[in-house]
Amino acid sequence: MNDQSTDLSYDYVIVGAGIAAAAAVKGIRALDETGTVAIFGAESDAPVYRPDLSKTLWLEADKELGDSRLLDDETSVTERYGAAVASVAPTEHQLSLADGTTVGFGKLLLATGSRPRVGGIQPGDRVVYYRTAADYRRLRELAKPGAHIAVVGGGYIGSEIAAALSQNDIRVTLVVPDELVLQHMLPESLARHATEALQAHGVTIVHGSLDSGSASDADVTLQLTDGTEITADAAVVGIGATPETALAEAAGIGVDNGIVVDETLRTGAADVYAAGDVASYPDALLGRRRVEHADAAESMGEAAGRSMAGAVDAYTHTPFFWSDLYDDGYEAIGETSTALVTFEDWNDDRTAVVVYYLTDAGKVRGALLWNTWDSVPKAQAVIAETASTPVSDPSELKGRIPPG
Ligand SMILES: NC(=O)c1ccc[n+]([C@@H]2O[C@H](COP(=O)([O-])OP(=O)(O)OC[C@H]3O[C@@H](n4cnc5c(N)ncnc54)[C@H](O)[C@@H]3O)[C@@H](O)[C@H]2O)c1
Repeated sequence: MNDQSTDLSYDYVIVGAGIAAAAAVKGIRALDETGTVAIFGAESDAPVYRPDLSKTLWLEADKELGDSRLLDDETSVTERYGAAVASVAPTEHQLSLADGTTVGFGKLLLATGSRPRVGGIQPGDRVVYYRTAADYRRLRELAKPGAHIAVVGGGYIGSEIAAALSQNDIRVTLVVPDELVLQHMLPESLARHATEALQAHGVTIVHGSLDSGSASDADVTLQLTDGTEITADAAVVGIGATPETALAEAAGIGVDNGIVVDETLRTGAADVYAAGDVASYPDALLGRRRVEHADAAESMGEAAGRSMAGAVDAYTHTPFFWSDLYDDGYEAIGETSTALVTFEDWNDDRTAVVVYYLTDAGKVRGALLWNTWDSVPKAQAVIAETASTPVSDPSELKGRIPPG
């Protein structure tokens, strides 16, 4: 604990107010019921379950933003939102807020997440780089029935928001740089299916890359690199994210595509931990990585909280995420990139498929379960098994995870 004179002091301080932060509270409280805990978040909202912002909040009429809050009042935590941390001094065990307040800590968690990559057009009243609860509220105001909204990016945000808006009486134009949506994540047959599902729900797909754009009080105009111009009432942009590492870098904490942590989620600085989108951690099967999905934030946040409260367990959770697109849903385990070899194992009536992602050496690094439920542990097992006993031909994987 710091012995300097600070304005405030807590046993545990969490910087950032996302899913990892809320989960860390759970991890701390599992082992330490009485230690003082404070969260400082730059956003003005308490942690919310972000997947709801692009999915259920648009699809379930009776669901409200408040239902997505993650911390309940029982956790005895000091919560300060709209309170950005300006600097961290690890050796002194203290940090400073943007308003000059100094805060001492015993253990510190950097759960600063990632921020949307900005490109081509500046965020503004009608241009939403979609990530936070505030972005959800903003888009709700813009998404009046009959409005025309341009969505830029064919990744997770682009596909999910285009689907959500198209189910809320919004005319959607989706700008996708590739031939298909989710082209780098799904094998061609599924990426084509996802693209056609969006089109079948009225989404107009325009192939191109955002180059520049401008917004007025009334509308937004986007210019694509091939000269195409799109005018809409508003734009939502999802062109990737960047880890929020500036605080750690300025504090001299090791950063290499994320804040570098060991298997117990400790950084190189004593008593400082990192978790969630911002953390680069060693995965025993897949190698060092950074994962930008809610499940990783949740599981890593909780593990970091436990570590901070004295546990010495290694973090061994295989990465996982899920998404929905109209009547279809998928779960992904491990590494799911079409840069790997893919092998599709369809069920007989072609309603469900398991896609394996493997190396040339026959090791499965990931599996995608498309309309295939309750099989996540089996997929984790195949990844672990083939790490030591590779398959000599991908077809040997047929039936390893029974679809349907
Ligand atoms: N289901 C989920 O787990 C889920 C859902 C939503 C968001 N997220 C996370 O949120 C973060 C942000 O999502 P995202 O969709 O922005 O990132 P992403 O990386 O999933 O997709 C970015 C997309 O933008 C495209 N793109 C890049 N530059 C472009 C340009 N100039 N013009 C048009 N398209 C361009 C890319 O080709 C890619 O298709 C990611 O970390 C993602 O993993 C996850």
